[in-house]
Amino acid sequence: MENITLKLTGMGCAACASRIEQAIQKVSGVISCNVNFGAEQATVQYHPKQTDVGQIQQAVEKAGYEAFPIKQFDTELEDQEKTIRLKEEKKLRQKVIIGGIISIILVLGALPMMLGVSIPFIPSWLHNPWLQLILTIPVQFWCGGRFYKNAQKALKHGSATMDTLVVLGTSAAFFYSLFVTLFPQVLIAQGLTTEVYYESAAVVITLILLGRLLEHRARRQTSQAMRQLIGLQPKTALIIRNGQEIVLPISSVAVGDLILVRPGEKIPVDGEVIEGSSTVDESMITGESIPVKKQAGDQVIGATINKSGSFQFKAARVGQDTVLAQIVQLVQQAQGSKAPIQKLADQITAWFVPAVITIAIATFVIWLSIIGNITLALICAVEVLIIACPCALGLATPTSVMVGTGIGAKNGILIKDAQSLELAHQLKTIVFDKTGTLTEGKPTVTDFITVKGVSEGNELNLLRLAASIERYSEHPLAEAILRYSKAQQVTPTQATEFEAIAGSGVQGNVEGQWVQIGTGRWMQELGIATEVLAKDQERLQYLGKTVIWIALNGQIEAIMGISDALKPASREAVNALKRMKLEVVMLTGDNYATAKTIAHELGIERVIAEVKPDQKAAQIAALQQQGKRVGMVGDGINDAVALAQADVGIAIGTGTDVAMAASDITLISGDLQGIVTAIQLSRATMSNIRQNLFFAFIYNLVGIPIAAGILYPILGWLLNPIIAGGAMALSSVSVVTNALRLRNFQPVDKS
Ligand SMILES: Nc1ncnc2c1ncn2[C@@H]1O[C@H](COP(=O)(O)OP(=O)(O)OP(=O)(O)O)[C@@H](O)[C@H]1O
Ligand SMILES: [Cu+]
Ligand SMILES: [Mg+2]
Repeated sequence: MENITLKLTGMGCAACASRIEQAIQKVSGVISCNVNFGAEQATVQYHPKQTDVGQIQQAVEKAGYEAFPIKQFDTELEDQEKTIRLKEEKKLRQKVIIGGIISIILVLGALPMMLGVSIPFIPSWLHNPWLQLILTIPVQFWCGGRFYKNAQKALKHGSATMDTLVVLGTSAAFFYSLFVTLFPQVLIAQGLTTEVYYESAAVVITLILLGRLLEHRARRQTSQAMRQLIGLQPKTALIIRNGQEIVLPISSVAVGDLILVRPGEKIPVDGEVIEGSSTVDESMITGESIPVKKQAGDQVIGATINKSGSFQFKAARVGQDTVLAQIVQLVQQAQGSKAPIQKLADQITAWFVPAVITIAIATFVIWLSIIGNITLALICAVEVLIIACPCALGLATPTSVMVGTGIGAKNGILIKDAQSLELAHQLKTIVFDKTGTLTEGKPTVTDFITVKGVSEGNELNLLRLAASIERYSEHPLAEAILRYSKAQQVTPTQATEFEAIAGSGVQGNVEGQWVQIGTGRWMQELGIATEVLAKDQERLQYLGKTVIWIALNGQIEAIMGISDALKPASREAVNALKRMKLEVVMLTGDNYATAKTIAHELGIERVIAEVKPDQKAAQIAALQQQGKRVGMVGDGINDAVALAQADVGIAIGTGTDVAMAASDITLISGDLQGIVTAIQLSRATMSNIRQNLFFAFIYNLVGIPIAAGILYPILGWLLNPIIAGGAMALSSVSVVTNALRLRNFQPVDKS
């Protein structure tokens, strides 16, 4: 199974998007496909054995559009795409200008007729229908050519889009006027006036094109955050080869290259510092504004800015693999995904156009049969066609999602898809993993208490045996024990029969001795008496320390107290979440007493402790069964399943890759305040989407009846087709503009 993202061109409105979706889905071998109108992208999942990108592209072309695959994070392609967009915009602008000039002349000519008075400075020949006809033709068929082309495409598939509405509306005005121009006697014979509506056709086309132009420009801004991200990548790197400094383009940097970074320069790729030290501003990637100290052995991230010092580092990840490239790729996918709320808009758009055409026909028939005035009936029908435009509806959700995910990335919050962005604001409960999430995850051994008391040789030997086992474990606690034993100058040896029992501990054979290290509960399960050190255990747990038991040949020999400092931001984040009326829960594999102490320090009331890794997900499911939307925050491999189970899984960026892969949102810097920001951002985005949908709906709900002439019998109001066209263009523009307002989102202050 493979995934590909395609850039699409030629879409006029949301109906086009669903048509492309259908076309791609019909290709055999395609598993799923998702077209995003706002981002002009399709994400396709397919079996590479059954089909390929070429076939998918062909399917799109056959449907009347164009598609080309996006190589993620390709700056060249990004430029190419930009030129295509700019060219398209230039063409649009030309048509708007020419259409605009002609429209003004036509309106001037029609003004005396519209107002019913003669205006002295307007020469009467401007009102000549033949002149008006000649002026209108280029607007109708050149400026408006795209509408015909798109409507024709739609017709071929037996469907109708907003272009169909525009074509029907303006053509009706144009051809009616043409008929009047050619055969005025027919109307005169029936006692009707010989008015023409060329100016309506021209103005409406121009206005809709103007709307598209504005929309085009605004949409370019919605992906601005993305382009800024890509633009962060420096173009060159200063590489040391054979003792010589050479400047290379970034694409030629290879893993293992030694790179020199001078003060004030951008770090070109990801790697590890070899020599020198400095502080680095990583805010563009992590959202953390305080510069980070770097010295030999520390990791540096490409695109971050070196401050004062100078250092050399070894490239570890280049090209597509860098953190920045990964972020860009994730955000692009997220921007192209569909929020659940959009389904509503999609469904409406699907039946919208046929419904509008029906209403327009009904309007025409009713007016004609009531007052028998074909002109009036026609105008109303034309207005209905023109004012009812589903594109505002189609733009409402994707534009907000695009802006929202972009803003998230800027704040160090990676949101994987639109669905999580939407769900985050519905969360009722936030479950925190303890170790590495609320705490630093850098535990240190603070106490080492042996049963036999303090006798040097015995103590150190025990430590050596423990370390010999723990060296095979990847658990952070194991690292703590190894660090401690190293500080005591103990050299571990080999162990055999090593086994890790998840959530309980580790065991193995060292020099013929059977060593078991783990929780008190495990010891009890093993039938090992733990009374000897029960008092010490209690005392340590009361201090919030994790207690680990060491047994030799089935006998308790010692315990260790291990403490792990709280992250400075943990308490604030917990408080902020509680202020937002969210329930905060701690979920941990650690002992209950220890967990309780730490929870108390943070102000967390609910603690679920001594949970085995494979039970964490079940705990989340249990909370969900109570009807709550649950967010889970975690960092470890043991959290992965729970992260996936939660409605929104939030991974700490400084944690394991497995956790990040299983999550929906990643906090790049590991700052828990990001959870608060993510929820706030989700709330802001959702209310923005709701505003947009409201704008789009209300406009059609009010506009269509007025256009149909409902107010005419009461107030004598009849919309001018020109106003209908203007209103339609305005609705799309207002939706996109409102979405852009999201860019002003500011995370609420930590205090
Ligand atoms: N390698 C190990 N050495 C010693 N004890 C271990 C080891 N692995 C696990 N344990 C014991 O098992 C307990 C549970 O471990 P687990 O990995 O499930 O959770 P945790 O890391 O303590 O906490 P959290 O669930 O908050 O991340 C630990 O607290 C520890 O007592
Ligand atoms: Cu439209
Ligand atoms: Mg953990």
